[in-house]
Amino acid sequence: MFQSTAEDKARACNSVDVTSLSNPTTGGRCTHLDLDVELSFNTKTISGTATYDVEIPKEGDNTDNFVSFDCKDLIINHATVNGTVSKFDLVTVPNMDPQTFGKSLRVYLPSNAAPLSTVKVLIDYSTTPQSSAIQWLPKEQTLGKKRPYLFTQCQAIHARTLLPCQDAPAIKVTYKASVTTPTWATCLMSALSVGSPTDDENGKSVHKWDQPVPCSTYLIAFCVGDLKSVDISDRCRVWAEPGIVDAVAYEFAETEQFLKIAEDLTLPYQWGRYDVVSLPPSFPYGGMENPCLTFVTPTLLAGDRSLADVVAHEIAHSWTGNLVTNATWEHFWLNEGWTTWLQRKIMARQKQNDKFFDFDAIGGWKHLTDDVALLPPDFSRLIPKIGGSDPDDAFSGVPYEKGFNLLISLERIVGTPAFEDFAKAYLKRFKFVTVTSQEFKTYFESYFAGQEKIAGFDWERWFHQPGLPPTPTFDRSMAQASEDLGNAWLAFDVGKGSVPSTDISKWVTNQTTCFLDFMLVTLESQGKQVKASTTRKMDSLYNFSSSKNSEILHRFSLLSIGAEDKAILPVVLKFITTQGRMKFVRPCYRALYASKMGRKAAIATFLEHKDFYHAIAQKMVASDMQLDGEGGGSGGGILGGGMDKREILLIGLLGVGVAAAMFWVRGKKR
Ligand SMILES: CC/C=C\C/C=C\C[C@@H](O)/C=C/C=C/C=C\[C@@H](O)CCCC(=O)O
Ligand SMILES: [Zn+2]
Repeated sequence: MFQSTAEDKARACNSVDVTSLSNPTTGGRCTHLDLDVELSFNTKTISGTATYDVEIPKEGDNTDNFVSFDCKDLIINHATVNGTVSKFDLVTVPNMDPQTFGKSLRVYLPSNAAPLSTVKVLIDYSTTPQSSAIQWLPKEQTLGKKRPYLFTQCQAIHARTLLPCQDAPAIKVTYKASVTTPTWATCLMSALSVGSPTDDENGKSVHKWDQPVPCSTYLIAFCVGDLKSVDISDRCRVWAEPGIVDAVAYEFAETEQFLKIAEDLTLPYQWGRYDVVSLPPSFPYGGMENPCLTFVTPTLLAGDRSLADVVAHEIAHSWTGNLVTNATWEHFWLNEGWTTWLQRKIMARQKQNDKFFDFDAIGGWKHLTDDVALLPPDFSRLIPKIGGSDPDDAFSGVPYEKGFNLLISLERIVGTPAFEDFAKAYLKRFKFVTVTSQEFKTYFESYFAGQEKIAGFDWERWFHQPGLPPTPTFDRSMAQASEDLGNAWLAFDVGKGSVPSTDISKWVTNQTTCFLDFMLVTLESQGKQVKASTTRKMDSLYNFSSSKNSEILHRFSLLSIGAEDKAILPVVLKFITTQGRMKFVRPCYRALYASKMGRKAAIATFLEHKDFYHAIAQKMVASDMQLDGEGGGSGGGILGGGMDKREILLIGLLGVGVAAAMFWVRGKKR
């Protein structure tokens, strides 16, 4: 039912993946996984067996006498092939830094493994507490404070720390899983639940899962904790810790409507269920499109459904990303650019307002300009040269927004109805397999063959040129009031006007974020900041510093840090220590670090709270503040900013002071 053709499989595996040590074309290619594991909160390990169906390449191609799996921070106990114990090696591969990519686990094949046959390779293994895919949260870091919790995040190349696997998006596997947990725990996976968990007399339960649609390994996910659910439609359910599950159900009540709109724009939904789990605050992303079970950050819980577009985004991935998948991480824009396009289509239909598409795209363009200014040129290409880097280091708004802009440029050339039909045809053609940028271009050109208007499209520039693409034009009517207010405040700041009187109390979130974005972009382009007296005045009128909306609080924090407004310091320090979403914590730490008032507090706060953050966020923030040597996260590097160990120690001590100040502020607010 979910099968791809032999040519498609071969085509997918032929894309050279510089981030994987697996050997699908010369040794064997995984097609199915049976996972049988037990997880222990005591030892912070997941252990058991991963058994793969492995297809041996055809005669002549099968030049390796082993199957290679990506493997990092795992302990390998033994391996069997077709039930017989097999020799295995863990090999460091030249030019593949084991700190980033791990090692190649080579399981040797018997000499009688026939070309094109399927063998069963079993690997008995255990994760280690270093496995970066898994965040083990102590009970204190949960809302209920009674039970520990764990969640995984495998994109881009962390699945190899959760299980030995061929960790390349082009290699898709179906999977079945049997997971043993303590009986108190609810276990969720990126798959369909099979039956009810069975309990034994030793305080353990076994949970069974089935994922019949072939998935890349970055989409394998677990979430285990004290969880409760609320059904919001026949195929949608939200999960969260009991204390917030009703709020989560309210926030994402539109999920079924988003799904129906998405199906109308694409193909029927292929994954059976669409559930959403709201994770603890250290989850480093807005959302993750794990099949059947989207993971989201609790920073979406604004109380008014205004940030639910992230759920529309993750729903869109059910087609663009999960069904049609980037062949390698260099073609990540095919996942994210298409998903951003589809998300904006869904939201415009949901709001019954086409102008909303352009309004949201204006915000996206701002995101793109911000990121392009920060990135090394190679990473601002639509098809970046990832080389020997961790894909996490290349992650930015570029694949999302440059990708989106490429697609709307094409849409404007061929017209919206034709482009929307093309989108459906593209999804139908590439579902269950993977696609490269070149294959996308070829498919587009053959779909619109003979139409002269597509002839001059500069694919080369879009794909490979660093920096910003041509500036797009969007309908700005929805943004007008926000930009007018931004201009009025900028004029007030330089003494050219009185305090603006616009009433924004009825504005929707996007109007407010557009207003703040407009101020931030304008100031950035002029190399200026507003005065602290201006941000104070704004706060006295709008109460932004106590906003429950993370997108508003984030932008106002950046504006106020730029203004060296000391009153924002405790607010920002609370914001970045109570949630770990990188979209918010990284810019806030960077802005504090660049400010006069906040540099030392930023370093001290990070050093004090670094264990709160997810491993990926720890690494990124440490590198943003050049702390990725001995004082910071897991990456290598130097102690930046010319600081010596005594200075770091002093800042560490300052951390105690910062903590005391925050404690005092929190106490006052209660
Ligand atoms: C060009 C970069 C190449 C590959 C990168 C692939 C994956 C990057 C890795 O860091 C994982 C990203 C996961 C993203 C998940 C969700 C995002 O949509 C969240 C966006 C930011 C947010 O809303 O918090
Ligand atoms: Zn996405």
